[in-house]
Amino acid sequence: MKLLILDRDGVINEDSDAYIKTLDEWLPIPSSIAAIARLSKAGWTVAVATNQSGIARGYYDLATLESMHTRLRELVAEQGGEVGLIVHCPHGPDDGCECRKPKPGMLRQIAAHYATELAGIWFVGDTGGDLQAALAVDCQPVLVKTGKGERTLAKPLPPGTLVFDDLAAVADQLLS
Ligand SMILES: O=P(O)(O)OC[C@@H](O)[C@H]1O[C@@H](OP(=O)(O)O)[C@@H](O)[C@@H](O)[C@@H]1O
Ligand SMILES: [Mg+2]
Ligand SMILES: [Zn+2]
Repeated sequence: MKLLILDRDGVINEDSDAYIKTLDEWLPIPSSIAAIARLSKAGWTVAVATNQSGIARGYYDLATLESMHTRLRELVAEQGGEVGLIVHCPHGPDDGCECRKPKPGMLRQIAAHYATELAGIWFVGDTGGDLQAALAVDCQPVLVKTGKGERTLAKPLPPGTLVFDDLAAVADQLLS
């Protein structure tokens, strides 16, 4: 199956060092919304794997997080596309969970949901943790320069990482 897995903050929507704590702070990157719609209309399944330690930190609750994902689904649907499974890690860095990136638990959860293998599947993120999670399960690490991507690019990248300006450029490549 044509499966693409995305990080959320910094790839689909703007990120903030102060976390994305409210629906109003969730600012979609317009070209990313369009890219998801283009891909899904072309037969791609677009899933999302996102760390949301803000929940563990008490910055926002699950209902607020879900309101952001409802908005994401609405915006993509307005362009005729759809978003697949969205999985999040609600835990904090010290919780020792298996789902917080750079651990690959969320990627494995997505693969199990779609009964597919992960090898070679593109995982698009903006941080080193995203790239490490991809490598842990033989996904193709893909870095975009949006969000924290420029900061990530300033440090050595894992060998084989693909780099694109943004998710729109990733979609252009996959749809070419
Ligand atoms: O990029 P994704 O995985 O979708 O989500 C990242 C967010 O959960 C937040 O992750 C935090 O990292 P810590 O969780 O505090 O290490 C910080 O980087 C925040 O700036 C960022 O908004
Ligand atoms: Mg991110
Ligand atoms: Zn977790």
